[in-house]
Amino acid sequence: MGSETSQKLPAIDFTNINLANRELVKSQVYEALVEYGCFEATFDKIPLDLCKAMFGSIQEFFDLPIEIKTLDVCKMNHQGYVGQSPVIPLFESIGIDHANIFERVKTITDIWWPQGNPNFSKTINSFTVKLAELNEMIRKMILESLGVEKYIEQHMNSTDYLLRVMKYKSPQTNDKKLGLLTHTDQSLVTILHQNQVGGLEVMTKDEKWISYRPFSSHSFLVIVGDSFNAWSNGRLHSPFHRVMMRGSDTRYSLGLFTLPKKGCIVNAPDELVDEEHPLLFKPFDFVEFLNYRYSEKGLRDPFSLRTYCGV
Ligand SMILES: O=C(O)CCC(=O)C(=O)O
Ligand SMILES: [Fe+2]
Repeated sequence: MGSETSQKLPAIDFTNINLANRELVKSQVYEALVEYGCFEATFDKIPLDLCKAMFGSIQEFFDLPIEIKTLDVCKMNHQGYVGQSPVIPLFESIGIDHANIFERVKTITDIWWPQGNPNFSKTINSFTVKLAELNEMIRKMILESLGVEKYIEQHMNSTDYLLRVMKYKSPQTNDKKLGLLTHTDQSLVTILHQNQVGGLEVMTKDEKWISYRPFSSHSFLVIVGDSFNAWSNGRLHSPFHRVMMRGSDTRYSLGLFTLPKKGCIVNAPDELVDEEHPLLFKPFDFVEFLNYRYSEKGLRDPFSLRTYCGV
């Protein structure tokens, strides 16, 4: 599957949302997520020096000795350290659960740097808190577009944030090498941010790969995950994406994953199920779904959501 296309992902400007233009932006968000399952947001509420500090902090983490990086710190299942894999040898990643909560980030930071690294915890947390504001704005717009704004508060209260930071070594060749396997995210929404090294590719509904390069340092890529695909009863598309690396530059990226809280059941609201839109996925426990997704069978299954709970 997947030839290449010169098409571009939709781009939406969040730099000046006000009462006069909010409805327009909201319709752009909904259309993009139905058609592509993603869009590039220009969002300037995160100062560039904080973005720069963030990439410095990410680099600082990956420069730690391997025995520190592999310590079991992440409280969320299946979100710990990944690296040194023969299948994706360029890739390394770590999850920081609840990165929007300062005390939690500090606890993790103190494990990685027992002598303390206040700069690291402050940077990670401030960046996450600001990016979470964009996330909430977008989720509100989505629920309004779906006509189910009565669930906004419940939706906001039933999720946790996971920050994953990623490093892709350069392959030192101009031939494309696999950075990260084709997958859909399991999240509700993921917001990605990266340095200027390209490599991310997103698949269109008609199975063509769009190469993504951020327009500016204020660019964030918003992607729908399996959980929102299920919650919206299939209205929002959850696109396949992957990373292909070439050249001699290291790629750093981060993803803010909005995940259903432990114990939460992902269930499309009644308002989104009718004769024209029959229920596509049985209600599921998010943690149980992850257990399947990361099982031997699930890891080889590109359609794990459908296999796990498709009707
Ligand atoms: O590094 C990227 O840009 C993509 C990462 C990704 O898709 C993921 O972590 O799920
Ligand atoms: Fe992803």
